[in-house]
Amino acid sequence: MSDDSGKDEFDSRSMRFIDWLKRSGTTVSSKIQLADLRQQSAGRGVVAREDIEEDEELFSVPRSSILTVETSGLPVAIRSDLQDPWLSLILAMAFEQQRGEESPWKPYFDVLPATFDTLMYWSTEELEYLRGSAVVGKIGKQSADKAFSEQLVPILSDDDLLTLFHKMGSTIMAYAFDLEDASRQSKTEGEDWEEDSDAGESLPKGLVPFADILNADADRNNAKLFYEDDKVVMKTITAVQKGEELFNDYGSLPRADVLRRYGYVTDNYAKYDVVEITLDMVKGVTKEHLKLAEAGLLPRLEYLEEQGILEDGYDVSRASNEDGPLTDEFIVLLNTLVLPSADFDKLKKKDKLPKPELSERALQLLHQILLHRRAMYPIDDINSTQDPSGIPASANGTSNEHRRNMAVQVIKGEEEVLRKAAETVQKLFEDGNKRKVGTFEDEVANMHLEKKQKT
Ligand SMILES: C[S@@+](CC[C@H](N)C(=O)[O-])C[C@H]1O[C@@H](n2cnc3c(N)ncnc32)[C@H](O)[C@@H]1O
Repeated sequence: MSDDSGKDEFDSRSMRFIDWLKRSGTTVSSKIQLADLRQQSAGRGVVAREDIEEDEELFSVPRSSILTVETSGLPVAIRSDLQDPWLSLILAMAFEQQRGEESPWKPYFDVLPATFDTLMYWSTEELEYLRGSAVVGKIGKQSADKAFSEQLVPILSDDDLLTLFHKMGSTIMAYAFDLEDASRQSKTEGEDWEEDSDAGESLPKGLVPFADILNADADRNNAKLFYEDDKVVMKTITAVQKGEELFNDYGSLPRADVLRRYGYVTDNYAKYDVVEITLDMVKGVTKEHLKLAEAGLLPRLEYLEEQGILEDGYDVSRASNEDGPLTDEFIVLLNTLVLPSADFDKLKKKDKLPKPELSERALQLLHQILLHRRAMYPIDDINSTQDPSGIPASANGTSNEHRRNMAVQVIKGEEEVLRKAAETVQKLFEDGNKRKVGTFEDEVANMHLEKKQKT
């Protein structure tokens, strides 16, 4: 996301925005100020001018200044046709943006980004840099295009609006808040509330001016938004020293999702990196490994479905994760798939599941799954500390170097997650004095070589 305006224009937009905020009833502590952080590639941010204590109010925004479907000027007849909170807010924003000077939010729109580095805006060539990562399947450009064309364009009857809808949709992704009411927030407090949670999906969304100027840092979160009846209040959750930046919490997101939603990547989200293994891949590798036909797997899959173990995909996370690299559900799935038939029948009769500790057979299957998953990344020299994408920079001059570097960080992170998981498997074999499995790196290299020879 970027704002390439000159320093004077950038500062004058910031000043007009602050004036507008204050005129509209926002109160701002004298201990903070808006800062130009473009040198750190972080756009605008908020910085402490003085030391601030924990639990101090930084600013409060009246609910009337929050841009929502209801506060916007979007005619009631139009908005009542749309149930989806995303689509409704996109339409409300597009409507206000089109009003130009007439919109009460004009000074706010002027500090919102004009361009994006979120994955929605990457060319097909740039997305190649992320080949192997499950994030490519989560961008949702086609489904967004379909929803915009079918549901929004007919309302405003103008095809050119598609670009504007994408811009608004991407702004929501990186800037909007799920708007809780005061009683709801106190109820969910301490329940590990995440913006992306299922409950959050159904909450109304809104743009909260100023609260969305705060950047995020996985290790230095020091501020949080609190919802009151008639206003929202940003407060410190730790003491902050003069000169330090104020950071909101964007959630425990893997770097692939930080890139998808926010268009940037930093190392301190590396701890949340994951690699998704689809159920389809588990089925495919199991059939190959156990020399089974689909019908042979079916009874077990049906049983696991009944037991609530079956998911579309399973995340492998960093081995350093408190819970280890694999979820209990994934371990139970693997243990069940490799059980000898008689043992599976016995277990099923007792309505039980295997323990979430990998059996030797499950370890062997897992090793194969990790190899297959690793082979999905286009990495020739997996020991290289350089660029793992295998794709030359600016292959045809249309790719963006900055985007490529971000993709490289994501792919290297995911490759590391897989390697660490494979090392854990190896260690479990050794601890149990079991037969050693091959070295992961060598096997992946062989797999790539075989693939190359075939093509
Ligand atoms: C909610 S906005 C924060 C305000 C934003 N900096 C601006 O100038 O409008 C989220 C966007 O800020 C940027 N951002 C947030 N945290 C960042 C960080 N730690 N480093 C770099 N950019 C960051 C990303 O572009 C992200 O999409």
